[in-house]
Amino acid sequence: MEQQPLLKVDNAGIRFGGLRAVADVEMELHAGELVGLIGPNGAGKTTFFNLLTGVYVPTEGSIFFNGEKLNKLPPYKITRRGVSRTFQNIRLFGELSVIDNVKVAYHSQAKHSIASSIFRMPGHFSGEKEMDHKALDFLKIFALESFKDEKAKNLPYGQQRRLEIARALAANPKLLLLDEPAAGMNPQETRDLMKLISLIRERFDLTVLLIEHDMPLVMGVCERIYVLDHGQMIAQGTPDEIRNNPKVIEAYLGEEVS
Ligand SMILES: Nc1ncnc2c1ncn2[C@@H]1O[C@H](COP(=O)(O)OP(=O)(O)OP(=O)(O)O)[C@@H](O)[C@H]1O
Repeated sequence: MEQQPLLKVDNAGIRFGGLRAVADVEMELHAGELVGLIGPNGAGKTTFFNLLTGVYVPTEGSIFFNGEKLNKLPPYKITRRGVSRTFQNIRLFGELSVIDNVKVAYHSQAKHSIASSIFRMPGHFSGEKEMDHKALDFLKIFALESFKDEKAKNLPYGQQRRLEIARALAANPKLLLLDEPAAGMNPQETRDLMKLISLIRERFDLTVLLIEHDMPLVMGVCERIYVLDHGQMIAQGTPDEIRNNPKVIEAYLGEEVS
């Protein structure tokens, strides 16, 4: 019997007034997959992530995660179920230190209670120490440990992007949604990041869905690819299938699909 998909999107969509920004979308992701989501500008990719994470409630269809319907859950509950994301425009707490940016992600899961935090009881300190250790571990994976006390806003751009992923990982997701994680990075930083994404997928047993504009990059790293165009999923398949799909080539007319 085939395993239940981790994520199942069933005919989902959303209207903004007269605009059907995303319509009739079907998607199935299985545990452990690394999947790309591509499409021309304005195709609806970020809106689709917003549907998956509860920022928007679908006006059509259903989204199931681990068999549970997510449609009307607020974002924080969806995060607790195991869906974490990064944003196209970096959203760090700029004034907080690098390590605190990671710690906020798993504060809700920490063992110590709010009361023990407020009154600084012994439980608080061991909890806090444990959090520091865990946060440092995440920073090490992303080669950010030496910046742990810097304000996040002072990090160079590429490192801020990595910190966003570290923070998303610290929330202990099963599904990690990355919205253009390599945007603004140079080619070397981008290659390193892609290696890192493959590595964390293995190490944390993750399923990853990745929005990316750089076509060779998506083709190189993802096992399967979905293509959105004008809010509709026009194709899905292996990189080779996508590369040779006439609908995809047409959608990208004028852009290079290599
Ligand atoms: N809150 C909203 N209200 C009205 N229209 C919206 C809203 N959010 C998104 N849209 C529209 O939905 C469409 C899809 O936008 P979206 O940002 O999801 O595209 P995208 O594929 O992520 O584009 P890009 O690659 O440029 O980031 C656009 O036409 C956008 O203007």
